[in-house]
Amino acid sequence: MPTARFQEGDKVMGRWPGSSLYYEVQVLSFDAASRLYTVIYKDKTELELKEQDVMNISSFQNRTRSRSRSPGRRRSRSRSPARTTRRSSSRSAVAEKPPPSDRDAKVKDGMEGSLSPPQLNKGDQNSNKTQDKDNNADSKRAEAEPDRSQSRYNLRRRREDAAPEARLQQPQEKRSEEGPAAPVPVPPDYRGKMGSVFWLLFLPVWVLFVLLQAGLKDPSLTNFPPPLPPLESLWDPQAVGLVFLWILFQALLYVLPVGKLSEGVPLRSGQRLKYRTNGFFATAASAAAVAAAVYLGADLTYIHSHFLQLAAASFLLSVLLGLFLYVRSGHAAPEELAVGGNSGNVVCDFSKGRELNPRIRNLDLKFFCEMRPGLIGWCLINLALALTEMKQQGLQAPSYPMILVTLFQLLYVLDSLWNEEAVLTSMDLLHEGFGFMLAFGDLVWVPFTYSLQAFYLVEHPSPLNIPVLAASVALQLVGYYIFRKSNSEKNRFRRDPSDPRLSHLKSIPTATGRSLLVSGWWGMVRHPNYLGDLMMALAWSLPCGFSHLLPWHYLIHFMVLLVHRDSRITTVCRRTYGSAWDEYCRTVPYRIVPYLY
Ligand SMILES: NC(=O)C1=CN([C@@H]2O[C@H](COP(=O)(O)OP(=O)(O)OC[C@H]3O[C@@H](n4cnc5c(N)ncnc54)[C@H](OP(=O)(O)O)[C@@H]3O)[C@@H](O)[C@H]2O)C=CC1
Ligand SMILES: CC(C)CCC[C@@H](C)[C@H]1CC=C2C3=C(CC[C@@]21C)[C@@]1(C)CC[C@H](O)C(C)(C)[C@@H]1CC3
Repeated sequence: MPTARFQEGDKVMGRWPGSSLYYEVQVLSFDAASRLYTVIYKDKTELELKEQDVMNISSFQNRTRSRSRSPGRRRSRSRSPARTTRRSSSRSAVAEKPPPSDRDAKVKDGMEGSLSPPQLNKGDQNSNKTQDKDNNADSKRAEAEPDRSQSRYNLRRRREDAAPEARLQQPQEKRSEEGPAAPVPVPPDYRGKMGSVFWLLFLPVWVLFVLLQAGLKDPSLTNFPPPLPPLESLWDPQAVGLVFLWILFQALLYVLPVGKLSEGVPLRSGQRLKYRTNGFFATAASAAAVAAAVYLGADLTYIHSHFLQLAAASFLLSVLLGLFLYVRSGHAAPEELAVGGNSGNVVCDFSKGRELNPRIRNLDLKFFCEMRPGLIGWCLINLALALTEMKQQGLQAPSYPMILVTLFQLLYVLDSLWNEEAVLTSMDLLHEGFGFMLAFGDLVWVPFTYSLQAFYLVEHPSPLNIPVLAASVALQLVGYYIFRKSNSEKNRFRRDPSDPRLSHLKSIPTATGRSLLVSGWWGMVRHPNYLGDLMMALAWSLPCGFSHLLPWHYLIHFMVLLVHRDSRITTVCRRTYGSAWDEYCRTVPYRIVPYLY
């Protein structure tokens, strides 16, 4: 007679059906005939799980390590974006089960980490009340139908079915009492390590080449690569001092008790961090400071003539910041680490960053770097380049293409800072660690490569072409509308799903308690905000003409970046929401461009 591996009361890891997630559960009983464990999750959901979906906590962690190294796991990961589960009659993430082959692949993926148990955001609870009626009906329908899934799981959501409201009203504070879950370390595989090394070396070299190319009279591909200047010419203590002062000035504006204090979304611990969202004030204060400096004799064309040195100085500071972040992350509590940023490999952790929300007192480093010095710096650089264009081409005013490019980009930045709170629900803020790569992106990539259109126009006047200019204005306006509306819709929904302005929208509930929008902007494509952003990117390149690739750098990199971000979001959301995410993908099949991609 086979015996049970676990006894009543044992704490073990149990897979959440239909997803790749393992949660800590308690064994209630074992049925030797069917070899099913009845377990209870921390949210009081009781399920029957097959033996192989129940694991010892310590061996779960060991297997996590060994599996993540195995080539088999790599294969299954690379396939992951295409994996889908079969449509079930239920819309509920809990009641939907993947077919066996898919399920096996997910079990492999599930070794990646454990997340906190299915819990509910207070905010999402209200909207889920109505959805839950549907959901319960669907679940019951699913349970009534002895479908194929019954052979794998018996979803006895006994307490949920009996009292759905009780489940929904589980207090947020309970999370903290139970203690937040820490991400399980996931050592990177060979590809992960080599990828990190590659990007660490390639991106700074790429920025150097692109900026050198931009300085050429004829920056065409036939002149690539441009001649390399002596490396010591990149070192300029004055440039380092200026960049450092700029960052310090922005940090000072951030910590000033001026403007709104906004709450972020709840962390794994249930805690909500506060952010000083006074970006618009910071921009106005920066504009005043720059105007004062110009009044006192500062020559903004210095920015153009010392572009490389300023970029090198920003690079140096981003390396120092990356090192600082890496060292301080060694002292971070486990629940402060990002899932996936905790690999134990120095290069990967330095590059991706381990800590989710590193802070010096009230200064949130990730939020600050993403929103302030680089973004406001980008506008300052554009202004300086417009002045340089006038000086070099002997113009009374900047050229029309320059005016369009700088105004469009100014609108983009001002909008970001006006709606700064919306960034608190973006992927980087929610899921990514803060390490060298993002610091480099914020401090070097954004200000020095996003201003390439203006840089190009300084020495490459673009003939006025009315239809192209009109197309670019139309793209900017429509793109901006889509970008803003969709970002605000999601942000509003994440903050308060019961917001009356969203009452017309449909959403699907997930096992985490958060729902996914499936109508409105987010029912059109899975990333409507990317679509709007891409349209604006096109609008910024068009005025520069088609003679060279350089002013198209932003658009080209952006398409690659957004496709990559989509795959990362897919991975994170599938890990978090399991089959509800697959349901969303089936309901909204296109990612960025309707009927195309
Ligand atoms: N100019 C630039 O260089 C760049 C600009 N951007 C822009 O920044 C903005 C933010 O981008 P990014 O952070 O990548 O992506 P999103 O703002 O789209 O955030 C992704 C997160 O949104 C949530 N989400 C996804 N789908 C839904 C849904 N249907 N319903 C509710 N919530 C959903 C998920 O988080 P959860 O469910 O956990 O809340 C997901 O992880 C975009 O506008 C993008 O265009 C981004 C990168 C670079
Ligand atoms: C170095 C790598 C090649 C890429 C690094 C990526 C970063 C440059 C981007 C990651 C997410 C970003 C966002 C913005 C700028 C680019 C980075 C930092 C953003 C601040 C631009 C303005 C938008 O309105 C936004 C929504 C606030 C953006 C948030 C994400």
